Amino acid sequence: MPLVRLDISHVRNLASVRFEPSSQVNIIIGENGSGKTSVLEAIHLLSFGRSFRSHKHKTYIQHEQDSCLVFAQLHNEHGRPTPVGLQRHRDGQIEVRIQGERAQSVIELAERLPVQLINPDAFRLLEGSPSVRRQFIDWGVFHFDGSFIRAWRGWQKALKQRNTLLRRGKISPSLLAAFDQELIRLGEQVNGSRKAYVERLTPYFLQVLSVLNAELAVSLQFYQGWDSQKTLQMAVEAGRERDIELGYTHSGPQRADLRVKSAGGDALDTLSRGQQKLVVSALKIAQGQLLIEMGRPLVFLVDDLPAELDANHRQKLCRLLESLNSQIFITSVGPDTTDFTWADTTDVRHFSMNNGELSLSSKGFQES
Ligand SMILES: Nc1ncnc2c1ncn2[C@@H]1O[C@H](COP(=O)(O)OP(=O)(O)OP(=O)(O)O)[C@@H](O)[C@H]1O
Repeated sequence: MPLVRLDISHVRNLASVRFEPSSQVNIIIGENGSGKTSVLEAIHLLSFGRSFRSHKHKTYIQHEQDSCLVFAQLHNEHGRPTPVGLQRHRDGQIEVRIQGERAQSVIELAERLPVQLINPDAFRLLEGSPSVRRQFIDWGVFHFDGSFIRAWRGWQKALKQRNTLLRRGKISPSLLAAFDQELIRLGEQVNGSRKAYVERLTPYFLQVLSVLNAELAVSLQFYQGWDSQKTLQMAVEAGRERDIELGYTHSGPQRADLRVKSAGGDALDTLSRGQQKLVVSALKIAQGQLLIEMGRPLVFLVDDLPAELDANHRQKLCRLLESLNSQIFITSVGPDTTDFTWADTTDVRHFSMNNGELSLSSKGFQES
């Protein structure tokens, strides 16, 4: 579902930016601090309700403004325009509108506008805590399996309640067992969806990675959060006494992880930083490819392309993204680093960013 128009107000140094992106490739060039990343941040906000740079909303609302606003016209699957908007207030309030109606939550935006981000922090997917990788898996499962979000929310609620009981102490194993039925039922559902998703994603990932770098031999291992030989029921029952002692639930889908292994062990310990970025880019592109094949187009945001990869791998990444035929926004400090020969049939628009002002640059007047 491409963005056909974008209006950004008061996001960082972007007082008011309006533009009509290409439904294919958009390249934004500008000096450091000019506001390129803020455009991607605004699109990310519209999809996730949060920034990828900071959890503190006040940091991205323009100084001395009460709120920021991102509004977009999307094209739905029938080619009809769908207006969507998100306003974030300084006091934390968030308002989401879809076709003029107030939406219940940002999840409704996420469903309409799947966004995949590749940025210089990408390697953190391997380096960060398992929660970062769970988020990565869950984003994919959310778009892949319509029943997932309900089960996930129910399971999270049951887990929170159980942990509160455990923290308070003075709970017997038999009383806890009564609480555990829902936790186990929903936890198994969440785990089943994650497992099925990783299985489906793996061949896409391996194929994309082989295009980016044929020499990199890595594999994906899904760790469900407890002994793979046991059901969740068995693990929860066996761990009840220990949970009471520890004051929290120590095994279950809340401990799940996606482990990336290379020949020498953990990819994190053996691959170079650049190779880790390739692996992460492959994971993200594979997620996108899978979605596209399910008839769910998405938007790729590639921030600071040259910081990501060397010239050879940049070319390969651009070729891959182009072949997916999805909408792409790429930022770069200079035109030379995005100098890639796009196919004649690809609609490429070049924009320049200067002090928070975006304009279509001469290279952008391509003929369709
Ligand atoms: N809340 C805010 N209000 C106003 N301006 C802000 C705010 N937060 C950051 N800025 C400024 O907005 C700009 C944001 O730039 P951004 O990070 O988007 O630039 P960029 O072009 O991606 O730069 P780089 O190439 O260095 O990554 C910076 O000049 C920054 O100082």
